[in-house]
Amino acid sequence: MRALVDTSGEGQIASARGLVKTYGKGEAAVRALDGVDVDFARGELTAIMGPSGSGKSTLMHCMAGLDTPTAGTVMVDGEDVGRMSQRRLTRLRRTRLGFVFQAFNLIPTLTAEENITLPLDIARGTLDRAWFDTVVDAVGLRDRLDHRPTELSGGQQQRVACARALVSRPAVVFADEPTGNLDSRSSGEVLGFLRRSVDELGQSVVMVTHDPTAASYAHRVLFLADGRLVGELEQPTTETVLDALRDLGAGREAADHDASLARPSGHAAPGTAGARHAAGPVPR
Ligand SMILES: Nc1ncnc2c1ncn2[C@@H]1O[C@H](COP(=O)(O)OP(=O)(O)OP(=O)(O)O)[C@@H](O)[C@H]1O
Repeated sequence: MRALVDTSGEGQIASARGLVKTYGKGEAAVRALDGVDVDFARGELTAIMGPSGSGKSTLMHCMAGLDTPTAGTVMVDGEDVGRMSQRRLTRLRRTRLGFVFQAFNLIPTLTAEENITLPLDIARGTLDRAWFDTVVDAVGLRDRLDHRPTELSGGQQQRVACARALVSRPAVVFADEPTGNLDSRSSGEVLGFLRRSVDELGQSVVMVTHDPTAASYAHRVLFLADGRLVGELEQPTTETVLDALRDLGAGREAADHDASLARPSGHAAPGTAGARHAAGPVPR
């Protein structure tokens, strides 16, 4: 099994070492990330999967400077995110990162074109017209540029959001459940574009998803459980992702079963460490 961490220090666009994120204090504290070491490869689409509450969004938010880690380091495009002032962090997010969220977050009064160029307008950046045209053609929105969001389908709106994320030619695009609000056809269009943005336009994308079919568009899938990385899959298919998730579930159930045998009856199993058993069996 390939190591989850690229110790050569080359080839990654973003990485974390010893990443810990604890929410709350005392008895109410939740350790959302429990010591994550991870590299996201340059020029790849990486999917992050795992059960609800496993820390996927927290990992993405810490990587993107949207949340502050409790401990550990985060590097993005050669910069130490943890050492940045808020001002530099805001600039990094505006100029070097792209974001796609489940809710399309388009401005209703602006046209598709104005929505796409908005981040550059805010950052007072210069629009690279040739790159804009490349991105617009890649998302297939050429004949929709004058339309406002209400005149576009959900899939078209999310493709506008993808183009907006890419218009500044960011170092990395972070996509959090980008197809969570879409039907399967629109999902396929958005995912196809995200993959093409990597294969044909040389971008790097990190995507959180619950959907094994969405994950199958990735070059690599990372699996989180209980705030830890527990496995990965290269060149995933829907079937191998489902198998890996089943292994994670099986590991969890087996551990819960073992734990419940060891406990006096009537005590609920915590349902935690079991998923770590999946680190070995996750097929690659
Ligand atoms: N702002 C917060 N305050 C307190 N706890 C939080 C906060 N954000 C996340 N958590 C907790 O941290 C853990 C990880 O949450 P996170 O949202 O990262 O999981 P996830 O894998 O993205 O879940 P889902 O698939 O349901 O979106 C959960 O137990 C969650 O309840």
